[in-house]
Amino acid sequence: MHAFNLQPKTLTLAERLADLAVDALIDEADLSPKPALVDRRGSGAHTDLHLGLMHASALALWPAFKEMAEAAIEIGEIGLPLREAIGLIGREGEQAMLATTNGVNTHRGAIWALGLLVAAVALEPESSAAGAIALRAARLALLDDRYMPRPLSHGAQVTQRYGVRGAREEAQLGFPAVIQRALPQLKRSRAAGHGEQNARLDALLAVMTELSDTCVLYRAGEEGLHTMQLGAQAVLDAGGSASLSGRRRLHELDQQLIALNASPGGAADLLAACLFIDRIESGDCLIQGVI
Ligand SMILES: CC(C)(COP(=O)(O)OP(=O)(O)OC[C@H]1O[C@@H](n2cnc3c(N)ncnc32)[C@H](O[C@H]2O[C@H](COP(=O)(O)OP(=O)(O)OP(=O)(O)O)[C@@H](O)[C@H]2O)[C@@H]1O)[C@@H](O)C(=O)NCCC(=O)NCCS
Ligand SMILES: Nc1ncnc2[nH]cnc12
Repeated sequence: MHAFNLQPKTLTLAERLADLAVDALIDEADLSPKPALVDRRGSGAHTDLHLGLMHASALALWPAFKEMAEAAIEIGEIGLPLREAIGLIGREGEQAMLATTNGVNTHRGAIWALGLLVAAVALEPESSAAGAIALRAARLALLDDRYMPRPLSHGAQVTQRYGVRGAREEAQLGFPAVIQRALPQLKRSRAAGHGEQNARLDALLAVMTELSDTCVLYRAGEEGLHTMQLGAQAVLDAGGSASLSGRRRLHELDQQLIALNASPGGAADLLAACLFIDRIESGDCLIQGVI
């Protein structure tokens, strides 16, 4: 008799989706060098975050993602019952995150974006084109959860002050930053042979060129947002993160954003969403079902 059970464990669809969501969060956190964000080099513009905390937070969210997928499978259709079920699980996920991080907001936006996307895939796993997944997630996000608390969050404050879209609207529009920016750039940079890490950095930069990231706006106002958008475009125009010139621009952008205390946390969440969708779209992850 062996001390360990060496039989491969067959995972349910919900477990597999939770694995993929957590993997996407860990890959996003590990990707380096990201401008002013937590990565393998350090904490960027943050004083209360570090890589270990991002990993712990990502792992603590696994049960919430699994439960959101299970709710989608059980309820089986887009409507208020599913919207309110995943809203409740999302709020519990936020509590699990805050308990793990001692009250630090590591992944609030990611729970929202990935939660909707996990549910959207679980509803129709065979419909795995990026646009179709994003559309189902948008239809869920458009439903009004009667139990959603309406605090004057950082995002709510700056979307009102500057008249921009925040995390809620990004989801309701079907994640344009992911579908129209990040995924096409990821594929272009891969096709150009830039290497996977550079392709992911370029995808992040593509999001940053246009996103109204409410974390940046809250911390650094319009100056911060313009610096982020123009600086990200400058890196891509210089040849992207795989080129020497692009790397120099990326370093400059990192320094500028840190000096402004501007952290593109919303863009980071959307990169994780992009990596999640990319793996679903590539196909074999869901069929495997075995670790
Ligand atoms: C609908 C909600 C997303 C709430 O949105 P709202 O805008 O009202 O609330 P915020 O608390 O501001 O959180 C939004 C988070 O979304 C990310 N984000 C920002 N801009 C965008 C954008 N344009 N598109 C998409 N996503 C965006 C961002 O999250 C990341 O940044 C956080 C770290 O930032 P940091 O500045 O360090 O932290 P703070 O604590 O805010 O400030 P400091 O004190 O440190 O300065 C980190 O969380 C990243 O993930 C925004 O923070 C949704 O959350 C909601 O309603 N939830 C309720 C439960 C529910 O229904 N869930 C549904 C389950 S699917
Ligand atoms: N890598 C990161 N650094 C800071 N905030 C984040 N929010 C999500 N990912 C992040």
